Amino acid sequence: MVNEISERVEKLFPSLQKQRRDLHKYAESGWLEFRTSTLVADRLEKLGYSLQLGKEVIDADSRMGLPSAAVLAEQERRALEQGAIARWMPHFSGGFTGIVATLETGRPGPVMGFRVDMDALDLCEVLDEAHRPFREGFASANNGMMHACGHDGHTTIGLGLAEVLMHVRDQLCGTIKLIFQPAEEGTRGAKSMVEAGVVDDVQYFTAVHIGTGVPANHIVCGNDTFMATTKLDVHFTGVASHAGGKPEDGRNALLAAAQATLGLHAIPRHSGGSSRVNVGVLQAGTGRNVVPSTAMMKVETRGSTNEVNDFIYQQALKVISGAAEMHQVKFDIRLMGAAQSSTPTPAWVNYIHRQAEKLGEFEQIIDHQEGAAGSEDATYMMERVKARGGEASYVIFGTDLSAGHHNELFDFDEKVISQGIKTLAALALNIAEFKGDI
Ligand SMILES: O=C(O)C[C@H](NC(=O)Cc1c[nH]c2ccccc12)C(=O)O
Repeated sequence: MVNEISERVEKLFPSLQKQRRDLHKYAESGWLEFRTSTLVADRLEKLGYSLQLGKEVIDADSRMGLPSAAVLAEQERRALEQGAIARWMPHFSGGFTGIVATLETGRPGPVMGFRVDMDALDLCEVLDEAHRPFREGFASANNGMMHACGHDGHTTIGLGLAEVLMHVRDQLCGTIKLIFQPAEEGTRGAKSMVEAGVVDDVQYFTAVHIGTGVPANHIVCGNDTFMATTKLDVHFTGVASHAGGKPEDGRNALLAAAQATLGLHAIPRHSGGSSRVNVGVLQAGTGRNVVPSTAMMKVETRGSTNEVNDFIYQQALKVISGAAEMHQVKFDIRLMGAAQSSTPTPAWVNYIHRQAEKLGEFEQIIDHQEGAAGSEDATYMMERVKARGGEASYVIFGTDLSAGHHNELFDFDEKVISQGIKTLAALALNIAEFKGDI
């Protein structure tokens, strides 16, 4: 059976590669995955899945960091020009770019959920011969949006898995749910799917990521180094005045933001674990000879536990209000995203380990890895599944990278797509072997 799957995936590889490169070229940032989601929905429907789309799987009020209505409308037009399938668009319009595809096998068995994400980063891809996506004609056509974290690979893994599982559906039992999530970057999308109840019936949950520094042909079966995080936009509003004639009439928003930036990076550590602060964007002012009356910052805090992140976040609020007070400007803080820390369940990690072993694809099968981490809002899904008595894990498929994640030269070895599909398909096919033991 595993051999049958492997052969099928190898046969599919050219079309998977084409798929990944198409998604890479038409990279779409969080909540703007209009082209991506219409293509994904169309493909899944053709394969025979029942679909839940848009508002059925996204709780409107739990969305974080949604772009403005004007940006959503403009990006919807852009997507249609780039080949989005118009008949699916009404489901996703307005920033509801999520999909859940279900396969009911008709045979008794558990509900298994697999989650992939679809969004790109707010980053400009390098357009240079030295960068393979440019050289081979699939660099991002969308300025300021780039797949620099591998989610084009994740979406392709999801679609390939859908195809392979449908092919062997007579040998599956229970229910398979494939979850295509928007807006993972900035940890904005998962919570809205959890609040819509998407994982409430899922007993065995697996989320995936490629790369993250894990070497090629290595698999991490239960990543547990997720940093809790809070994302915030801060707007400072002061008073503009003549910088030469009447500087004392001004209230300098730029200085407040600059002061806050330095203060944020000077927040003390916490003995409970490691932490991070980043001011990723700072924009201020209007003209050389005007005391700047506006400033905006995009900030994130992180902590290796929820407690550490909360501490950093509370300190950050004090720093921001202190800086505003110092320069007598007003400020407004908006929550743009959040994620918690989470750990996988050992029995599920163990099952993934054994299935990976049987595949014979990997040089090293690692249960968990130490070290620097990212954040992930799949942790909301993991925690919901665990709270309802289910099993959950987060699997990383290692791959060679041309540059680090979130870098303008990021690219990966597409072979990892096949490995991902084979492993996840094995989890579904062999579920009768899962005994809940450790
Ligand atoms: O916080 C975010 O915006 C999510 C984003 N997530 C990732 O980059 C995923 C990721 C990167 N490295 C790791 C390592 C482990 C899990 C997940 C990741 C990040 O951390 O900036």
